[in-house]
Amino acid sequence: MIGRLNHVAIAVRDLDAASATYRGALGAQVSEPQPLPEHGVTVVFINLPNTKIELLEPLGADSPIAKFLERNADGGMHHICYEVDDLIAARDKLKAGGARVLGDGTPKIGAHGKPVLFLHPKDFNGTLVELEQT
Ligand SMILES: CC[C@@H](C(=O)O)C(=O)SCCNC(=O)CCNC(=O)[C@H](O)C(C)(C)COP(=O)(O)OP(=O)(O)OC[C@H]1O[C@@H](n2cnc3c(N)ncnc32)[C@H](O)[C@@H]1OP(=O)(O)O
Ligand SMILES: [Co+2]
Repeated sequence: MIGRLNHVAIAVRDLDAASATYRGALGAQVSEPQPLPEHGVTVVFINLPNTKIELLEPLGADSPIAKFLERNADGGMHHICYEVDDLIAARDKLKAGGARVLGDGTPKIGAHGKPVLFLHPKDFNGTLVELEQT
């Protein structure tokens, strides 16, 4: 069911500092920051030859990454995003198998303008999974 790895997301406290590290030490091309209030984060993307890195900074009082950063003061790997051809079919199959789809199960539009859903980390080996419609 899952297809390509779309991105690996890293939660950070300071997006400018993290962007500078990727740009400077790692020689990466880093996009401009993109605030996404509906997701409670500001993101930058780093395009690699085979996938993307998504750096996430909390935005607003109810950011879903706030608690994660309280627990991980230096930041850390927050989620992994796989592409699926049919997000609704994938959601329904996962729910039928007992996996927890986060929120009310209605896809939101993600950073790439495509529908996304999240799956509970406790159901996937301690890793928060994002699914993005191709
Ligand atoms: C930019 C837009 C979009 C894109 O297009 O790419 C994005 O990526 S948006 C990214 C941010 N959005 C989200 O993360 C939405 C989904 N997340 C959530 O609904 C919540 O963050 C969560 C996963 C349900 C966690 O909720 P929270 O309240 O922060 O934590 P809990 O205390 O309830 O945690 C329960 C349990 O799970 C462990 N946990 C939490 N987050 C993670 C994580 N990222 N990776 C692995 N494990 C995680 C947490 O440690 C708790 O474990 P125990 O302590 O053992 O109970
Ligand atoms: Co993401």
